[in-house]
Amino acid sequence: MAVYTDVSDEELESFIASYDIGALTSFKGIAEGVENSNYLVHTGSGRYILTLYEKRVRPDDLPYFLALMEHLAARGLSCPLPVHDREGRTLRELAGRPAALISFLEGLSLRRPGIEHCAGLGQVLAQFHIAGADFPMARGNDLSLPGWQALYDDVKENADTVIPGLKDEIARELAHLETHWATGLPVGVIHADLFPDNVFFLDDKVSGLIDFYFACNDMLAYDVAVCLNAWCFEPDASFNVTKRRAMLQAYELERPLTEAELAALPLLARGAALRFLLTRTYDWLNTDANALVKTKDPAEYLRKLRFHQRVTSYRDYGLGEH
Ligand SMILES: Nc1ncnc2c1ncn2[C@@H]1O[C@H](COP(=O)(O)OP(=O)(O)OP(=O)(O)O)[C@@H](O)[C@H]1O
Ligand SMILES: N[C@@H](CCO)C(=O)O
Repeated sequence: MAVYTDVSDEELESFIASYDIGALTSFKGIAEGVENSNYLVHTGSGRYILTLYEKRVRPDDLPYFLALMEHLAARGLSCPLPVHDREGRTLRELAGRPAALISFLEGLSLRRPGIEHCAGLGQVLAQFHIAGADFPMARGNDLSLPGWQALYDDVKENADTVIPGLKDEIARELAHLETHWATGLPVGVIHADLFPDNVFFLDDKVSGLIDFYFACNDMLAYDVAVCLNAWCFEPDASFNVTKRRAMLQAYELERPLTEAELAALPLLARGAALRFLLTRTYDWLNTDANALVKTKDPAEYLRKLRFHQRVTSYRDYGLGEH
């Protein structure tokens, strides 16, 4: 359960009183998520999500994330809206942490998305990329190559205690990506963490996206690669070409990928796999045993990385024939 910071009844009551949303009636910690502390809050006017931003979020980045949600919602994308307090602020402080109250989104995330859900995801990912095109703020991707190197430096000493041989395997992959990483592809605002737990569905249709706290400006196709990894592998680690096809066909109905983007996908998917292998390894080694959080399995992303290492051309996973 991702609640790292406890909030007392009194603290929350006086926090909520500074908004025009009625009085606090109840609240409880939310079990899902690994990054931030989240509470479901009920007031006289309905349900809200209260987020207290934890370790991996830099406070300076919060105005970008909150303004992005407002920007996307204004362009018709279904995502939470930050609530303004009586002084017009969306970013506040609570229990010593930066905090924001955002609107509650209807829908449920899916544990085992099917083919039609991958299509829904592909469409909404492209809509996100299009809606972000005129977002005026910028934020670099601090979890791209230099960030991976820094994470590796943090974990290398103990990486082999997580998975034997992991230290050298990551070092070899980093060296490969340093030499071959893609450049010159179309860039824009990317979500960068659009896993199934961050996409809500109602009646098998996407009802909204959440968790914009890794959003940044980077290659749009890198976001596609993150989703290939997160949506198109089966629990037995096999790659599902039908899901891949459904996802990319739906994406391309909104925003066609260039030849260069398609050709770069296997490499971008390696990078995306390494990114989550590294953060999961870091969390495995650094999460306080008392924290109420379910740490995610690094080995899942090592298997995905190895899969992409074996791909010699994007045609190997059925790309270029949709
Ligand atoms: N706007 C919202 N409306 C409804 N539920 C929400 C909303 N935002 C968050 N939640 C609930 O809180 C959970 C955790 O939210 P979120 O994914 O943002 O947390 P996180 O700690 O940043 O997680 P992650 O591990 O995905 O980075 C979600 O799975 C969902 O159940
Ligand atoms: N989506 C991430 C967790 C949040 O960064 C993962 O599955 O590792």
